[in-house]
Amino acid sequence: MYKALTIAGSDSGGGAGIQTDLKTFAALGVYGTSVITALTAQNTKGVHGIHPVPPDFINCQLEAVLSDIPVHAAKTGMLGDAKTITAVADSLNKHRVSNLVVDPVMVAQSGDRLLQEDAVDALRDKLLPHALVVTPNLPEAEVLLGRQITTVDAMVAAAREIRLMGPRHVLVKGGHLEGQDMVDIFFDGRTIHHLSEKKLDTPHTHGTGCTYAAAIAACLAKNLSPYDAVTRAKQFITDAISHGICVGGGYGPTNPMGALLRELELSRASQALYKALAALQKTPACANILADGRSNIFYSLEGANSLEDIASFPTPLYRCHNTIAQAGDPVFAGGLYPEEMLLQAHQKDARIRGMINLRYTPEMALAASALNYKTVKLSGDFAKLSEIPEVLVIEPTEEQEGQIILFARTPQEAAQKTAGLARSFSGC
Ligand SMILES: Nc1ncnc2c1ncn2[C@@H]1O[C@H](COP(=O)(O)OP(=O)(O)OP(=O)(O)O)[C@@H](O)[C@H]1O
Ligand SMILES: Cc1ncc(COP(=O)(O)O)c(N)n1
Repeated sequence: MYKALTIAGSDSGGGAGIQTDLKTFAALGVYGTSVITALTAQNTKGVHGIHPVPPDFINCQLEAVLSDIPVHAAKTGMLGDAKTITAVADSLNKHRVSNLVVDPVMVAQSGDRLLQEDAVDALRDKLLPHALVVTPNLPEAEVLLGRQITTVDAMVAAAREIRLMGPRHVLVKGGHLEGQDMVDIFFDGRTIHHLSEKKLDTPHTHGTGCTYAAAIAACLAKNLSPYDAVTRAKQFITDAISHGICVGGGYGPTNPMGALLRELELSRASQALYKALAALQKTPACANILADGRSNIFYSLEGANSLEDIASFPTPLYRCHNTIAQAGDPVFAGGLYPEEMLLQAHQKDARIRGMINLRYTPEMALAASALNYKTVKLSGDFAKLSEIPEVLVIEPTEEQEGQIILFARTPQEAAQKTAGLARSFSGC
């Protein structure tokens, strides 16, 4: 297994530093080891206190890890002071850790200092020359160069100059620049690359710099080239910000696990929906009770709180050679009526996670009652129903077509009920 090391501070709020680094390594499939340089008493609003770890004990941690677990890459984050920087640089040198990402953390997003002012020289002179990639944000690049950087052109010039300080590659991050495009500049000594993504409208960006640098280190550990590592990491940080977590009263953290968990949820949803489809296909009569161009199978994630948590096939089911077919793999928030009803049903009764909507005929409504399915005829607002029935009958009006909706604990159970209804309705 690929292994990486983070040398950084602990963020008690869980959003930056060691905590996000280890989550990022795990999300990218890399085994994470850690050397803690400082404990911070921190939350989403700011840093309440810093308890530095003595350099001797930082060395002790470095020796313990590196003498036993050879790592494929390492990253540094908050180092705090010049003595720590020297201890870390000496140890990385001794153990010949070559895939090193240096995130020159100086000030937290909240404005609290994380590196003593007189430690900047040590950072520049002792650590930057060992870096394969250094990742300053704009204020850090300004401190390193002693001048303001306010444009993309100035970021390009900064990347060239910072490279003269010794790192083999420089990534100047532009998250602090005004504008709708989030542009970073990557310089490999020959070519300037622009990495650009659209700005996401979210306040939950605590720990972005740490997550980004940890993702670069994880990708280097997996043998990607520095350019491929930063481009993959840029995609990773954008995803992690898009899944940012709303915790605390300040800036919530990025979510390194967000995209991965979403993929897992979609794959579980797909399995559940395909199982339900297979159950419908076993009973050919089910094709007779579909609502033309409107029937679908729906699946709700546990604890769903928006349509983004409701999956379905991307287009309605259709009859094909006497069976039922679908045209594409499941998606979340497919925009298909009546997905909102499953969301409301699940919010009212957490056991309900599957739904199928069918054609309305008065005979079908009668057949459902005859089968002893708990059936309710909708009159008024669905949201006002005190209990979710097994079968909801929506009679046609001048404005809308009628529909019969089956609710169940799983899509497969809804499909089995559909099959029961189809058999009884067709007299089989
Ligand atoms: N709102 C956003 N939408 C999309 N990408 C963003 C957003 N904010 C920051 N980023 C991206 O996140 C990465 C890190 O950003 P930034 O330049 O803010 O680093 P940083 O200051 O070290 O981070 P932080 O101090 O918040 O941990 C960059 O690639 C930046 O473009
Ligand atoms: C332990 C630690 N390390 C790094 C940061 C920087 O992250 P941010 O700039 O998002 O506050 C932090 N706040 N705390």
